[in-house]
Amino acid sequence: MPEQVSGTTPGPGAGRESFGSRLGAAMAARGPLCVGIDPHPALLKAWGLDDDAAGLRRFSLTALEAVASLAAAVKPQVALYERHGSAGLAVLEEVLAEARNQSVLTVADAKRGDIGSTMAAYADAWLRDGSPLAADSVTLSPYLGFESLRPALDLAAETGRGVFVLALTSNPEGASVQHVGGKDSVARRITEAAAAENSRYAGSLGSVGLVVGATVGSALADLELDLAAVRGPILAPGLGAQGATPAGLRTTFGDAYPLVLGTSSRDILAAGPEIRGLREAALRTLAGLRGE
Ligand SMILES: O=c1ccn([C@@H]2O[C@H](COP(=O)(O)O)[C@@H](O)[C@H]2O)c(=O)[nH]1
Repeated sequence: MPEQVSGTTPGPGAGRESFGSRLGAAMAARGPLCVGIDPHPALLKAWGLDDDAAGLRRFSLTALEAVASLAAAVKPQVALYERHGSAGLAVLEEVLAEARNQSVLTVADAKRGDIGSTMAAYADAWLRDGSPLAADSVTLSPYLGFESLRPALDLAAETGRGVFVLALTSNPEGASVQHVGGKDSVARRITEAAAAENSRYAGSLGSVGLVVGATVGSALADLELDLAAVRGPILAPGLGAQGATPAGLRTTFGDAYPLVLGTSSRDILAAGPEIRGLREAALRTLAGLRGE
């Protein structure tokens, strides 16, 4: 029987439950796992599916069915839907709607960021009530300046949704930008801006999260970043296929570990297409994240 997460679909008007509060409840009830839905061409082939919209649909809905009751969130990778054009985006709309039906929170991994006027349109697409692509949260790139994300930060607060801002990404190239400045690094500026933004949220978890790769090793200590002070969820991709382990995450994040939502895509999806195999792979990762 799936464990219900209260308020997965935000209600109308002010006073609705915040994303941070809903995600905190989901992590407490189910554990700190986010399963990525990344329909790579190679995975579609391995599942015996065609690299077209029908294959994409079958893949995504199967992965969702397998993990919806055990993950705190699912994270569809938007690029892998976009590569199928409008038919792919129609599948993504269906996946987001089905996740709502199955009471699992969604992170649309779209990594959006632009000048404010265009940012308002991105915010509308991913965070506005009634938008066909509305998700519970979306990933954002702060490369145009944290404040350029304002339309998304404000709309998320208004609609009970959330954002995850890239701070320290899991790829090795990220350091060439994010570590610049040493103790006053680019990453520090982003984490401090996120912390300030979370002061508008009551409760233990704000709705402005960060993306910090599970693979960042000693970077948090080297850059003297205090992620616990951010009071927002930390989406940590890089488990499995990129080499990070659930046990290693505790060392990497230290005091901030209770805020961490570990995310894994290919490592779990490679166990498909059978629901049972997918569930077992997700449960193995979850057990590791729980320290079992
Ligand atoms: O720093 C980042 C930000 C996002 N990602 C995304 O997460 C998944 C990881 O997939 P795996 O198969 O588990 O490696 C993918 O969608 C990335 O675009 C990231 O890896 N690192």
